[in-house]
Amino acid sequence: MESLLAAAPFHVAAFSSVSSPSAHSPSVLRSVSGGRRAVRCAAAKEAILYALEHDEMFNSEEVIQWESGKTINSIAAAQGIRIRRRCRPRYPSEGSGDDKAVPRNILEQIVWDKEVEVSQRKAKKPLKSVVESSEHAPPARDFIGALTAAHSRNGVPALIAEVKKASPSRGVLRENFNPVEIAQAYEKNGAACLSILTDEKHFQGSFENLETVRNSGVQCPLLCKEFVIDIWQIYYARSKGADAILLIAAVLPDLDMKYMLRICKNLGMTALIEVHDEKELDRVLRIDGVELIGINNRSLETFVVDTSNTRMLMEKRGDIIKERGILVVGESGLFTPDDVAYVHSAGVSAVLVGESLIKEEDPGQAIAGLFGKELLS
Ligand SMILES: O=P(O)(O)OC[C@@H](O)[C@@H](O)c1c[nH]c2ccccc12
Repeated sequence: MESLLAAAPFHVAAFSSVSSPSAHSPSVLRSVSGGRRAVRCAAAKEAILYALEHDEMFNSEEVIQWESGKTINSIAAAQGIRIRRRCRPRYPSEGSGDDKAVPRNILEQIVWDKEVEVSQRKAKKPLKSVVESSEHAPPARDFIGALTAAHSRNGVPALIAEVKKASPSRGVLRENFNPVEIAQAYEKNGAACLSILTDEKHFQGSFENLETVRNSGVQCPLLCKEFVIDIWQIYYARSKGADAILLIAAVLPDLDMKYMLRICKNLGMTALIEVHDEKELDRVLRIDGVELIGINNRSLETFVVDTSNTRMLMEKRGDIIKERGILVVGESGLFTPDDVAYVHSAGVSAVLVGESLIKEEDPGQAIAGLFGKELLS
């Protein structure tokens, strides 16, 4: 075992590239990178052997799972996470998985589809090669800096304008969809940052859209709007030019969140951590190094949209958020200047808007309509 671990330069390099391990790092990560500590259980050994053979790197919850013998779903459920992983068999001892399971809601369906998609993408482009590609990408731009500057320049929340063709709740939002034209129109009309949907199956987005917008000369920092379940996706987003990435608290257990946050920092990227309810917000507020939180007014489980969600959560936790210097983004369901003023008065510094802009004939001009005034770039 020791010699196998010692013969794994990629894993050692990949782990050490996530800066030095902190007290939070799972012990197997330390075992792998240090090659000294004994791996505690047979399943962990088997998983490591498998990973070495298949040139893979671990996600932190997986490591805990192997060490403790608990499933990722029971770890997540103990943290109040309702979304289950399908947990397809990855390693020989994991059995056959439950192929008859039915997703409980749309977010769970998306996550299950994402597990399949990511494993197929990884098979084509292993983590090692995506990490290398990310090292060749131009440096990440300052997402939070762009939001703060736009907020103080305009006196209204900074705009993250979303390049979104379709959604599971609304269907196709725009037939005539040219991501570069839309991105340029948003930028010209004062958007501080852009959000590019990359999920293909449910949002008709793509990583190609992200890449072409990045290469089109658009200067605004770009958020990769993805359902992240695996660190592979973060490196891939960076390799395609993303400056920030969405991490959804309803999907990611605490340890994954912490580990992914560190990977983002290491890559110079901003993590927008999305919450929908008080329990998720409290979990996220217990994590060190969180700088940007999005409060989604739409439940990704039921699609119900309620802008008072932002106000309610800010009333409850606004003080600690302010104290910590965390910036808040009000997300979803914003259609009028009154909606924007409502979430602004609740304490948000930025808003994330898709539908109300993208459905308009001229999405650029729609920005002045949404804010009740032209925004300065
Ligand atoms: O189109 P709207 O209602 O303006 O919403 C934009 C954005 O907030 C929404 O697309 C969104 C928020 N969080 C997400 C997570 C995944 C996919 C999409 C989303």
